[in-house]
Amino acid sequence: MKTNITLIGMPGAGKSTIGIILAKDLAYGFLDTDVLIQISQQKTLQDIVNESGYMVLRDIEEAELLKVNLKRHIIATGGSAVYSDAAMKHLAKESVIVFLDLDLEQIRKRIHNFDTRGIARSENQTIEDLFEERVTLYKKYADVTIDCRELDQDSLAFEIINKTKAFL
Ligand SMILES: Nc1ncnc2c1ncn2[C@@H]1O[C@H](COP(=O)(O)OP(=O)(O)O)[C@@H](O)[C@H]1O
Ligand SMILES: O=C(O)C1=C[C@@H](OP(=O)(O)O)[C@@H](O)[C@H](O)C1
Ligand SMILES: [Mg+2]
Repeated sequence: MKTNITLIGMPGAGKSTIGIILAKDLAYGFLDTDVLIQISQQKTLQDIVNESGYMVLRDIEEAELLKVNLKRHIIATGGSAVYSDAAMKHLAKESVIVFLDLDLEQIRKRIHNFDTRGIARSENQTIEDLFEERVTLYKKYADVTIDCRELDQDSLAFEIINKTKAFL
């Protein structure tokens, strides 16, 4: 049995927003690993990318994820968490991993700050490139995949609770 729910998916899929709703519904704690990184570095994600580059952000993210040791929490990861196999395996020990699957068109509508959101990508990587590169990784680590296209926030939280019940 697992004790946490970890949300993965593209930026804009709803990990942070739905995570807090789930935590309230289930009486779990909530961790947004982006916030954890910003607190530990005392910088925004974008500042880390600007000052040190996106690979350093990915390394910091991996190190923070490997330190996570929680029970009964919803964990909203950053979209780049899946680049670390070690981090994903660590989270999977105590978590049901849920992939919030959203199409590129809707992600584009939700994300207006693609260049300032601290996305861990090389300069010439477009959102399309990222989507293509990552979907395989999200599917690889997911225990449960949720098609988010038609779901408002509350319906999505309800769907996640239903589909993770068997794991918890
Ligand atoms: N199910 C949903 N339907 C419509 N908009 C949503 C939904 N979930 C999140 N959003 C909106 O999408 C944007 C990105 O959500 P966020 O939770 O920050 O995504 P992530 O943490 O996956 O990057 C926010 O403006 C949020 O309000
Ligand atoms: O997809 C990415 O490369 C990233 C997404 C961000 O989180 P969200 O997925 O919550 O936007 C954040 O973790 C980080 O700056 C890298
Ligand atoms: Mg987020």
